[in-house]
Amino acid sequence: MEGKTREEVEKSGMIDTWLRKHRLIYTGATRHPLILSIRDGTVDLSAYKRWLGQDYIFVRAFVPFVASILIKAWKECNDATDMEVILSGMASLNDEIAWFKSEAPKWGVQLSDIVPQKANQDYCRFLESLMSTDVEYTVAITAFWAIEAVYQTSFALCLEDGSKTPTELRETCQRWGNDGFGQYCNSLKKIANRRLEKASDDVLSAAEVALLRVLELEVEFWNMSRGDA
Ligand SMILES: Cc1ncc(CN)c(N)n1
Repeated sequence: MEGKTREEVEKSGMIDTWLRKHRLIYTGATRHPLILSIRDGTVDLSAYKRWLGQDYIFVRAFVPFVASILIKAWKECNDATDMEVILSGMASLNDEIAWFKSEAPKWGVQLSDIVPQKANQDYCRFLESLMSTDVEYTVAITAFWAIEAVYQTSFALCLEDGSKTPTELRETCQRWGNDGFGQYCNSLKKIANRRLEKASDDVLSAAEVALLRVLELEVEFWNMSRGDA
C-alpha cells in the first residue's frame, strides 16, 4: 500500500471487482451449455464441429488484434515485460492456428469452406474497433485478458476431477485449460490491473464497457454452436 494514494488502492484489483459486479454474464460466458455438455460427456459433436470452424476464423482475426496491442505496449514504453507477455500470446496463437489445421480434418471440417456467422462477424468487428490508435492500451489489454480468460476458465472446467470429457476432446480442453495458459492469463490480468490502478475515470469506464462487451460476445459466440443462428 505504501506510496499509493487512497484512490489508487481503491482501484486496485479492479478486474475482480468488475467480475463480482458482472458475475451473471461472466458465468454465462465461462459455463456455457456447450462447455457444460463437454464436461458431462453429452456434447453434440456437430455443435463441436461448428464451434471448431468458426473459432478458426476468429483466431485468424485475433492475431492482428494482438499485434495492435503489442504496438500499444511498445509505444507506452512502461514495463518492458508487458511486450514479452503479449509476444508469448502471439506465439501461442501461431500454435493455435496450426492446431486448428490439424484438428479440422479429423472431424471432416473443411476450414476453407467456413462462412463466418453473424456472431463471429460482430466479434471480429469489435476486435477491429479496439485496434484503433484512439483506443487506450489499458482498454485493449483489459479486453485481451477477458478474451483469453473466458477460454481458459471454460476449458479448465472440462479438465477438473470428475469431469466426463470425451477422450477425443481432451486435447482441445488442454489447449486452453492447461496451467501454462492459466499463468499467461494471470500475467495479462496483472498488467491490466496495474494499468487500471493508474487510469482516469474515463479510461476506467471504457475498460469496463469493453470487458462487458467481450463477455456478451463470448456468450453469442458459444451460442453459434447450436446451429440455429
Ligand atoms: C471466441 C474465442 N475467444 C477466445 C479465444 C482464445 N484465444 C478463442 N480462440 N476464441
